[in-house]
Amino acid sequence: MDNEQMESLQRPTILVLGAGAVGLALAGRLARVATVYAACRPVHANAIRDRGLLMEGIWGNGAVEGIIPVTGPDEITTEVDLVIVTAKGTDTRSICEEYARVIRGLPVASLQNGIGNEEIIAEYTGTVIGGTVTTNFSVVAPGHVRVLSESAPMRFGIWSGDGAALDRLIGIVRTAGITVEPDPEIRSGKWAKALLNIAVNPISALLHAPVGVAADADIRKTVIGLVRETYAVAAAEGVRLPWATADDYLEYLFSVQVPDFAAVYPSMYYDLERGRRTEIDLLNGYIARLGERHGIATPYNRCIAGFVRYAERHPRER
Ligand SMILES: NC(=O)C1=CN([C@@H]2O[C@H](COP(=O)(O)OP(=O)(O)OC[C@H]3O[C@@H](n4cnc5c(N)ncnc54)[C@H](OP(=O)(O)O)[C@@H]3O)[C@@H](O)[C@H]2O)C=CC1
Ligand SMILES: CC(C)(CO)C(=O)C(=O)O
Repeated sequence: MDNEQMESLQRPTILVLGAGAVGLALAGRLARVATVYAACRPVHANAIRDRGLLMEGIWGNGAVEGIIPVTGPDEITTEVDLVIVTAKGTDTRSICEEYARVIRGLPVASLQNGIGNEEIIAEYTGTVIGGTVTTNFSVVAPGHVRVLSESAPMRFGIWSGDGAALDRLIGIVRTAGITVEPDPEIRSGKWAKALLNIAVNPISALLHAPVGVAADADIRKTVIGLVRETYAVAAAEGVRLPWATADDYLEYLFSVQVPDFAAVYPSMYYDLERGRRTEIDLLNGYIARLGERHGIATPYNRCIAGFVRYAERHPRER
């Protein structure tokens, strides 16, 4: 067996499911160490086939060759070792349904924001890995992504099933040059990430302003309300967040996270700009629903979720 054959045996094959801003950038990095199928829309697939994936920003600049874009499960022609879901939470079920026969029995990780994606994925396979990424990604044009600020390592933790898959995934991601660490408390980790998205995504999207708007004197009180309500609901759900109190988290939010992302726009901003559905019902809308179940008032989250739903139904003239 020659070196090339040895290498191809050791080189894992990864399927990125729902490749847009996050998924294409991830595919661009993973292509250094793995064979990568990127399940994406035809507009991205065509651009990548023509001239590779264009990347710019803190994860590297230039064209990445070698990614295999696919627009349906029949285009996947070799065995896949690991799957990473990067579709919006609103598409988790439909994309798992579409690729069900490929992902069945494989370890599947979610790098999505919001609460509830891992539970859906668990209906399609036994080994589920929860993940968080606290980095800013956007689509510049078809097959062209930008990666800007990064505020924390990527984190993965076992949700259900085979722990060996977690070690393998972390090893591959690390070898690709991404800062990554295990998260032994991934359920709490997903809520911790959701706190940031609940606090800043809808406000930034509604006001058409970068994340720094959250620190504005007129806006700050709303952010504080959103976070305090989320803490009350998390406590009622028995979720232990990494910061003991809402005020401890708010200190971290305003001193670290908001400054780190001050100049960039969150994913929900791009959803509203492009007339897409948002993940509001996996974030603020979810907190409002749980609050109702626990008898906890959540006026800030309810109000913001209503504004975002209205904005979804009334796209801006462009
Ligand atoms: N952007 C960011 O900075 C960050 C985002 N996240 C989270 O990561 C997840 C992905 O976000 P992001 O990358 O911004 O979202 P994008 O909308 O840019 O990417 C998701 C992509 O999946 C595509 N898609 C959906 N269904 C299918 C399908 N059946 N087949 C092929 N492609 C499909 C979408 O196409 P279409 O739009 O046409 O439906 C879209 O291109 C979200 O949960 C988000 O909250 C987490 C951290 C940071
Ligand atoms: C961390 C942040 C705010 C980065 O853009 C994000 O998670 C998002 O945009 O949804």
